[in-house]
Amino acid sequence: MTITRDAVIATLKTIKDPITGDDIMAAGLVRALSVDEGNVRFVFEVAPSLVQQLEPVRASAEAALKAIPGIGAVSAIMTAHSTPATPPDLKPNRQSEPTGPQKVPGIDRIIAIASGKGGVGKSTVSANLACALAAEGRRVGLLDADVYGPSQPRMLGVSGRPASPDGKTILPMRNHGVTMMSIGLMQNEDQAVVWRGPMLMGALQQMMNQVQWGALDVLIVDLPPGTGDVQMTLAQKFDLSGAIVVSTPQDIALLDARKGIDMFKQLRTPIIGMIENMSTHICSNCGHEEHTFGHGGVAQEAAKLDVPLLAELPLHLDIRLAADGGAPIVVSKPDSPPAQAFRAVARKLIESGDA
Ligand SMILES: Nc1ncnc2c1ncn2[C@@H]1O[C@H](COP(=O)(O)OP(=O)(O)OP(=O)(O)O)[C@@H](O)[C@H]1O
Repeated sequence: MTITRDAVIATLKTIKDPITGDDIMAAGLVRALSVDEGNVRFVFEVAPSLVQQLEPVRASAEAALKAIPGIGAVSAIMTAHSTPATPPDLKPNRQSEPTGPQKVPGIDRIIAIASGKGGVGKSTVSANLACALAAEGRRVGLLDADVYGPSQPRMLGVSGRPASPDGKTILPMRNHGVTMMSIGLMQNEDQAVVWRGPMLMGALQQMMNQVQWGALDVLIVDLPPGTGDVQMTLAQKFDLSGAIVVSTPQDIALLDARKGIDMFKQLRTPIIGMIENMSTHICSNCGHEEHTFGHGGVAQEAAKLDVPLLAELPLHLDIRLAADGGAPIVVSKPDSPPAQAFRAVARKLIESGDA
């Protein structure tokens, strides 16, 4: 049985917000709800002073969803936001604040790495592309904005909490020539995330503006899958060079990739291109090549949508082992064909002026 979004919302509506007396949906506590193949994730957004009081409510919402027969993984992340009231500005002729997408000081270009569906290799592509661009001599940053499943600390072999000597800015981490920051480094594993300060979308802005990125030629942003608030905020608030959409060749992944491309087009973010991941399977024993998920689907889709196909990357055990081991294949096996494929994408991006 497929779990519908309506069924999830109906269950969430049975949970009461003790502060307002409304249900948690009506009280606006549930944000960024995503229901994907039975897996449910959302952000439970509360004021900082109510975090402790509302944690049991978050837990009951999670428990109620987990009790739905046939439900997949359920993740309810708590974020704390504060929106201090700004006094009205009565000065006449005040220049209005710029509202369009902004540049981040010191960062020349920003590339979003997106996917319609989870698990298609977006984080693997982001990590390898960042390392490949660094290997080509670019000053590269990697922002892991996958708030639901941050994986860049593991992929880049970075751990520990980033320091904040002045309590205002955050010092990023660095490995393999890449300056990196991840929301995963700000949270304790197995604990509900509590973002002190602004809400989830604010957290993205905080990571862009309060991390001391230094001078970068390009910042790669590893987005959460899908077309949610983080993607929209990034495209609306920041001046992006463009987006790269990663997909596997399966129809279902392509369908979701198309939605992602549509969203970026609507937000006027240029699509730099598509990458087909897990294009073919290469046996690590005998080198035999087979098309596990079909092959060429992304090339066809890219042609249909009139966007460039940047690469077709194989499904190869070494790519996963390298990612799990904290040194992406571009670094750990630089001469291997997959590493060379990533280097070729990096060179293409540099030539086109996107990186
Ligand atoms: N080309 C590949 N060959 C072998 N394994 C791969 C390949 N691409 C990705 N993987 C593995 O597949 C898993 C999912 O990849 P990854 O985390 O990059 O996907 P994602 O799209 O970022 O997922 P999520 O949506 O959960 O963030 C990881 O274990 C990764 O090592």
